[in-house]
Amino acid sequence: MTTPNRCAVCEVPASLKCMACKQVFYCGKEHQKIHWKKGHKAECKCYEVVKNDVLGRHLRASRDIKPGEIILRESPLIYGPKVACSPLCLGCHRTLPTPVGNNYYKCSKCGWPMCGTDCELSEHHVNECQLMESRKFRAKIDYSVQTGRKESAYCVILPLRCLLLKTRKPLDFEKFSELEDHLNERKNTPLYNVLRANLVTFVKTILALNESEDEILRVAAILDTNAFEVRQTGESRKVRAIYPMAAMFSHDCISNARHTFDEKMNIVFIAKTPIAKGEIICTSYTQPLWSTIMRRTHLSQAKCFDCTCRRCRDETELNTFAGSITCSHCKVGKVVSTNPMDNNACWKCQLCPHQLSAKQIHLGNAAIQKEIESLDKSSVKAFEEFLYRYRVTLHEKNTHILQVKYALSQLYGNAPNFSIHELNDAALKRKIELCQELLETADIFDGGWSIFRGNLLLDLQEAMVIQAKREFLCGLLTRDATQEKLLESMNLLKEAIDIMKLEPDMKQVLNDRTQQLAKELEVDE
Ligand SMILES: C[S@@+](CC[C@H](N)C(=O)[O-])C[C@H]1O[C@@H](n2cnc3c(N)ncnc32)[C@H](O)[C@@H]1O
Repeated sequence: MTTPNRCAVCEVPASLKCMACKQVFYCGKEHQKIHWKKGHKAECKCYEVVKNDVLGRHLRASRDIKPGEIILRESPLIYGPKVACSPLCLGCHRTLPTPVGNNYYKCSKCGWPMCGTDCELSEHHVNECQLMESRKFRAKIDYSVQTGRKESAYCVILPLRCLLLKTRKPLDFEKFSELEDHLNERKNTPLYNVLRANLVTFVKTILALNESEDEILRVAAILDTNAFEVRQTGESRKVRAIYPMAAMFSHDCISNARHTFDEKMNIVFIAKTPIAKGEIICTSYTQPLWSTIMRRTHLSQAKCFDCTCRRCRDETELNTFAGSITCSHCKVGKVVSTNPMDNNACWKCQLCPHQLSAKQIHLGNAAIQKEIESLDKSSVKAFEEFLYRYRVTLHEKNTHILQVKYALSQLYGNAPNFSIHELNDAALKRKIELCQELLETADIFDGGWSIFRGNLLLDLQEAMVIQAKREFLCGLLTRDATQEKLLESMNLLKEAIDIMKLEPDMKQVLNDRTQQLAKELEVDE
């Protein structure tokens, strides 16, 4: 670490600042150059934390940032189980495989299920374990009852770990406490009434800690506002974690940055699009295919704010009309909200005088969403039939239609009897069309280096190679035209690799794809 206001090279008092990150000082240009070459180039931050009345603290680009550039890599301050989860080991946090015998191995001191004796001694677990043991508390849940069930008893663990930081690592606790909580907005919500009954009782009555009810609930509120869900599929780990600097990213429904996690559970933020110096660096806390009502409701309930971004303010959702339905009267116009900032505003057809109340729109949306959730998740037929049923009422870029089309783009190529090589020509063509159409939507809602685009590009690329080969074999494509299609597919793959290369679980897939395509191109030469 460099001492502030002292030259990073010779440590004399200094006033010349690195203009990009504004974090390090130099006695003069010479030492700045030396420091840059010695490693500051890699460390130099491309953001600064600033504050305004709408967003609170947020990040702003302190220099131009290129797509794909790493903005931030940060290790977790603390992590632990999600509020409700399948049984996991409190030492290594891996989901526990279904036990061979009657029940899981249990910690000899506190009774929580674990991998075995080694994990009992994990640094994540020892302190909470000692405390629970000293209060004679033993977890009494019978995990053998039902496998695959989510267990809400875990909701007390991460808040307890945060409270224990206070004495174990006071500086970390200070960093944690500086995060936004929205406690007042959360109080008296159903979730906080449950937390008052469970978490507060556990901490104050069972563990006899001195914290006040508000202090305990504030910890839960900080977690709900700031924690990231970390998925390490290869490691079978799904936890929630706090990254204090990553928590400073503000939300925008059209974001310019996204995050992933590396093997060490560091969070890594990447620029999705070019970000000019001075621009806000933002991420999305919601789903891109959701409509404005769905996104704003989620943000208001989960993060306690009303989004006013460009997409939310526009009743046409950037000309996609994602939240609109086709007018049932004139059958042509789109019915849009008269005020997208107000969920209670009425909806009007853009072409005829037809109107609907907010309640009618909300009930209609809820019924359709319920219908989607009830579809057989592995059935191409069920999803195609849904599209057919709603072909008149819902237009092609309506949120429900987009969600179903995305599901179909995944099912073609992966569902039982629909693996990519089993697809007949029509199904293959359908998969390609779906991917192309969704890529157009991704460019509007989740463009650049997004995971959404990366996955679609990979799917499209694979289907195009198979289609080109089939068309060549049955004489529909000349050798040159086939070669051209394969090269086009190679370009899609290159873009997908750029986007997905930092995703830990993707390395093998990307390697296999590249080798496979290179082979196809060789054969065809
Ligand atoms: C993870 S924190 C981000 C850091 C926070 N602004 C702070 O000062 O600590 C999430 C909170 O930031 C605020 N926020 C983020 N994006 C916002 C947006 N687009 N509009 C309004 N508030 C936003 C909300 O209060 C939200 O609950």
